[in-house]
Amino acid sequence: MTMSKSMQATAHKKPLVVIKLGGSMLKQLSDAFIESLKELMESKNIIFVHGGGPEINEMLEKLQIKSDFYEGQRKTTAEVLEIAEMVLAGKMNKFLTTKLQKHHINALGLSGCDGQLIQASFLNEKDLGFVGKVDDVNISLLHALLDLAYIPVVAPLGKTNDGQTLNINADVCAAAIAEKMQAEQLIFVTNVPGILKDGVLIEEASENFIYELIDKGIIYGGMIPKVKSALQALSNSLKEVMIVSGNNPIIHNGKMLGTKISKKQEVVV
Ligand SMILES: Nc1ncnc2c1ncn2[C@@H]1O[C@H](COP(=O)(O)OP(=O)(O)O)[C@@H](O)[C@H]1O
Ligand SMILES: CC(=O)N[C@@H](CCC(=O)OP(=O)(O)O)C(=O)O
Repeated sequence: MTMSKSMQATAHKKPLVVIKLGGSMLKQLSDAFIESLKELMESKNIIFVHGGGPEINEMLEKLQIKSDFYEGQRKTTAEVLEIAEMVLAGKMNKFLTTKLQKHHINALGLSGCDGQLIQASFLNEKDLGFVGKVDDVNISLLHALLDLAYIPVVAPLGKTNDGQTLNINADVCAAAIAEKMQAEQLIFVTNVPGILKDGVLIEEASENFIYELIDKGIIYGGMIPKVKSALQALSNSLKEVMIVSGNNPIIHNGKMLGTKISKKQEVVV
């Protein structure tokens, strides 16, 4: 795909949005959804981070390797890590870049292990094994790609100082990239319309309310890393995190539907 010099020059001037595409819906992403992303790209720079949890589960099952989760994070043995890396950096990363390219999006796939993109350390080696938290992000690399009019598509892995690869939850990875890149917005695209309580969508959720929902068990499993990393990433530049469904176009009748997470105290149920 060719890009004019003027398009390249303006790439870094657009506000940045980080979009995390969950493994829960990656395989079902509709053409309409991707076309709606293209519309968003007219006014925003976008970095994609993708998951692949269900695909990792499927591969582990085929190989009869057991794996458990703790608060939405996969307990990762050396054996599980090998499969996670294969599925995330190989299968899912190439699946998504191919799909985006089919829609003429100039996608460039890489994992957090490439170009020292994600510098990581063990989150909790004793209980979780080879699971990482993000210490730093090579933002120069991401800026360089955006300036060249590439759309980065990141698989959630990282490397320690010693060169050990770690499995990083994709929500955690996306939030860290959004924070370090001073993105304007972070969007988690998943298989539910947002945070639900008794089947009803919560349109806006503050920090206190989210912790209350976790305590009551209303937020559980894969929703936990989303909300926790969202709260951690919110800052003066990143004012809003959205959790949205991948089943509808990202902007619906001019509006983004889902749960908005902010640091504000008020709650709208
Ligand atoms: N309060 C909640 N509202 C909606 N979904 C929730 C809630 N608590 C837990 N979940 C679970 O979180 C899942 C989304 O997280 P996850 O399965 O990790 O998806 P993804 O692969 O998109 O990150 C939902 O499908 C649902 O099962
Ligand atoms: C440590 C950890 O939990 N890693 C995740 C990485 C993939 C992921 O987060 O995928 P989803 O977004 O589809 O959940 C895992 O192994 O499943």
